[in-house]
Amino acid sequence: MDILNNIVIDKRQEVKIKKSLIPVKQLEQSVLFERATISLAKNLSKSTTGIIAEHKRRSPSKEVINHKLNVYDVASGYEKANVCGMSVLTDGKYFGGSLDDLLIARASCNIPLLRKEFIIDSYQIIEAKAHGADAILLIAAILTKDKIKQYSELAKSLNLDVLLEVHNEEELHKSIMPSLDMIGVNNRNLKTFEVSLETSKSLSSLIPNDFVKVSESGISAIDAIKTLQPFGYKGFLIGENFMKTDNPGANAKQFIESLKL
Ligand SMILES: O=C(O)c1ccccc1NCC(=O)[C@H](O)[C@H](O)COP(=O)(O)O
Repeated sequence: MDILNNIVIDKRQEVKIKKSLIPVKQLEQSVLFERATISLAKNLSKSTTGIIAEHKRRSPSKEVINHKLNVYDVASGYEKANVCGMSVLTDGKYFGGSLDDLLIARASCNIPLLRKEFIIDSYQIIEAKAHGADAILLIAAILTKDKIKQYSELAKSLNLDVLLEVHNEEELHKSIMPSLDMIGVNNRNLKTFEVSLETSKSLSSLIPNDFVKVSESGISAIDAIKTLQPFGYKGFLIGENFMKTDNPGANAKQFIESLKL
């Protein structure tokens, strides 16, 4: 059984427990539920650099990335670096993240926040809004077309942007619908963890121009971005390359400045 299957099995259990402890009505009463969101898709469209910087302590493909940092410093550093948005991993078991990380990031910066999560239930979308997210991730590999439609429409009704992630042509074809804002191509095969920028290159022409194109994972060099920009990519999601350093914000700043040259 591959890692995605295991993550989804655990996630179903986790969501079931959370729903029994914190009802949707309680989430809807959060102060943040009424907050006006900031569009990540719009920020990316008008940017010449398009960096979405991630907070990532560890992952199934890399056991230890960085456990020493606090979210406040990372988020405020990313904001100072002028990133277009920040991705916050909220999964605990596989990535060492939490919804508290999202809350702290929200309190630390005023840039769009993407809740990076394995969404398999509408409850998690309400949760994202209640904890200060501006955008959610939907992963085509773990959702049916009907679920993608249902969850993206719910997100849009809450003024959250939707980033739909694909890894191959089949996932892309089943997912294209008007309720998405951004289509992300994950360069990492989530079954084998192999990373190849060729995935972004080969799928780019199949993504309609109505969506902001985002390339995700395995990006660590300016050259990679310069190579992907002519394929229409406006967003670049970078995790490990920034998070493996002592100061991800300073690293992101230097990266963005070099990209502008
Ligand atoms: O990163 C993993 O190992 C991973 C494994 C299984 C599912 C998802 C996974 N990562 C989530 C992501 O999409 C990445 O954190 C994100 O694209 C940034 O990637 P990177 O720049 O390579 O850290």
